[in-house]
Amino acid sequence: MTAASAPAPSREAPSREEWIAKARTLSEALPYMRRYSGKTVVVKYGGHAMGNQELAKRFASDIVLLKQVGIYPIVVHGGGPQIGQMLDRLNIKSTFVDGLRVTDKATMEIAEMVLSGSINKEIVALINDEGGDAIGLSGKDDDLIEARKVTRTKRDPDSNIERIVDLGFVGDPFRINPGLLMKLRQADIIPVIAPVGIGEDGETYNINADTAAGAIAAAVGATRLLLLTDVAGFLDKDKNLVPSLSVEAAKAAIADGTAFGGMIPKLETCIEAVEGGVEGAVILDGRVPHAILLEIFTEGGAGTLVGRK
Ligand SMILES: Nc1ncnc2c1ncn2[C@@H]1O[C@H](COP(=O)(O)OP(=O)(O)O)[C@@H](O)[C@H]1O
Ligand SMILES: CC(=O)N[C@@H](CCC(=O)OP(=O)(O)O)C(=O)O
Repeated sequence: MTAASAPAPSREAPSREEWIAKARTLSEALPYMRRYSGKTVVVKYGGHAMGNQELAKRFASDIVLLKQVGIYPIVVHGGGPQIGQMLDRLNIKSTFVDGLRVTDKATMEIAEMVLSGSINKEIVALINDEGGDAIGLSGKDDDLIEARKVTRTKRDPDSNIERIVDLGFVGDPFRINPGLLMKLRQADIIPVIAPVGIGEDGETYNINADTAAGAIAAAVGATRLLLLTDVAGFLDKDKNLVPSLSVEAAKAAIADGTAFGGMIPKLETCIEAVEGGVEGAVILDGRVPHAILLEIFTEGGAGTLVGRK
């Protein structure tokens, strides 16, 4: 671990108004610190949210801050755009069905290399640089994420016949074995997990990172699931941010097409997490500096909260 040194105190005094605003923010955070102390928060860090170095550093320092105030963070990361860039370089075409990448053998190899390799280690290094103790894992380590092949059906608009779409090595988590995560928690280590699963047949499966994060959040009894992305949250038909959404409204948004593409697995994940016992699942704007702190430690939050009601 590289311990982050505390910034040298600035001798330039802020104005009285700035002091008051800072003090108010800190005192407002206190009840939230108490409320979340000892609780687990699963944070999904999306590939789109990773683009900017400054934001990535802030993300890592927010994760370390959560840990320092007694919250247990678990990071699950994506890397869709980064997998896409590597596939482009290798001239391998990629298609998506309902936000899921159709994954043949070659695509699986690249996806695993990018997710469990470069991206995973980059995030671990960022957190360690900010003074945390992070360790990188793939869902295959200690059989953390056991997965089964996903199939989807699609109605052909011409014939109106429903057809099975084979997505290849796309998996859905069917069992999470959280034993290792519990040991890491006791050792004060922050897990950073790549969304790759292991099948009963020993095959490797590519899992949508939102789906993996939701399954882990439910399995460890997380209080909050935060999905960091590159939009303000869930937007309605008029492109207005929806601050909170019931499970029923989230289901309706998928059914009527208000949610499409990558938003479908996000909402499905929020629904499953909440139905699986997670108190609240939030789709958060990762482009906002310190979005995680705003969500956890302030009244309003910073995205769309999917809750039971
Ligand atoms: N109703 C909606 N509100 C907001 N975004 C939506 C909606 N429906 C579809 N989307 C799309 O979902 C995308 C977020 O999913 P995705 O690209 O998979 O993000 P990430 O890589 O962060 O997981 C948005 O960029 C947007 O294009
Ligand atoms: C099956 C499937 O679609 N897997 C995703 C895994 C990465 C991911 O989900 O990354 P983001 O969160 O950045 O989109 C993929 O191959 O892109």
